[in-house]
Amino acid sequence: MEEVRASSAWVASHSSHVTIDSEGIEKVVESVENSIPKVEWNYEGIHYFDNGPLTVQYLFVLDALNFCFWPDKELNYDDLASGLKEALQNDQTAFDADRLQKYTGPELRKLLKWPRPLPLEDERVRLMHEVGFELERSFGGKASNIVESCEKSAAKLVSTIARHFPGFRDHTVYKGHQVFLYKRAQIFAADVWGAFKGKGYGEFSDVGSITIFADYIVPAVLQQFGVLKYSSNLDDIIKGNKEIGSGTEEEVELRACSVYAVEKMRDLIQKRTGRQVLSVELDLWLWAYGVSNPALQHHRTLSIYY
Ligand SMILES: Nc1nc2c(c(CN[C@H]3C=C[C@H](O)[C@@H]3O)cn2[C@@H]2O[C@H](COP(=O)(O)O)[C@@H](O)[C@H]2O)c(=O)[nH]1
Repeated sequence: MEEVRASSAWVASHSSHVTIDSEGIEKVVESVENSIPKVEWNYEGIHYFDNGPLTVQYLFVLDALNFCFWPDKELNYDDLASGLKEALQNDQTAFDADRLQKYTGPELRKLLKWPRPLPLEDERVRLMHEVGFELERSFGGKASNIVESCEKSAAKLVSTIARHFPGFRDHTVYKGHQVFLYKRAQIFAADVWGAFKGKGYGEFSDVGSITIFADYIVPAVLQQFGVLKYSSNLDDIIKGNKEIGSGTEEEVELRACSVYAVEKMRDLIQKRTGRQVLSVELDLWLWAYGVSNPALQHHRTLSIYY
């Protein structure tokens, strides 16, 4: 997404709490350029897949709820993905547009077999309602119709989703400059591409236009790799497990500098090896590495965007 790249670059050239270390980028690129670690989409074997439109519906509901697991120590992305998969296997109408508009918090908890309130539970059900309402109003109730309306363009899919679904409209203003990150809209496009292995609903002519997904895991991995440098104040906040406000300079710099740093890594790999590597491939490697390390200290922001 051009606006994500351009606005992340702007943040990176005006940031102070987070900076990008070009030597760190060189070191990481040197260590992987001959063999970018290939992580399979769904390497955990936790996603619903039936090669049809219901899989797209599943992925859209998944990515509508794919945010902010950290407040509950036991909860992580896998619980959401596998919980929604089981719910759909038990009842194929579970994610019909009219059903999505009616879920309550306790019903979502039951669907996921979660024994206590989910973090930001009221927001999660509000976002389910929003998805059901807009799918019904504009897309015949089917997320597969959004994908089909985008003529195999991932960028068009992301902008269509951001236009129709406020919950996916992940943008902010940083030092008077609008910054687009669109994490859940972009990861939905990448999940469709990954699940369908670039075919059928997953066939996109511009999958290279998708950037990494600015969540809370990848920034922490990039810092561990020496690609991102934190101010001592920010370092203390993260090490002290203190919360960082949504939309603060620190939060935006953590996310946008991550996007920009990986684009720089991509350019350097291309320059040194001539290989076109996708941001989505680098993202999956970085993310999988991060979640495999439970001791990883990441920033903690209460957000519905990631
Ligand atoms: N950048 C990036 N962020 C990602 C993912 C994924 C899952 N990708 C699926 C696609 C293929 C794979 O097989 C995975 O199954 C989740 N997240 C984010 O991480 C956080 C969850 O962390 P924790 O609380 O520890 O579970 C939360 O913000 C969530 O939104 C990704 O791929 N890239």
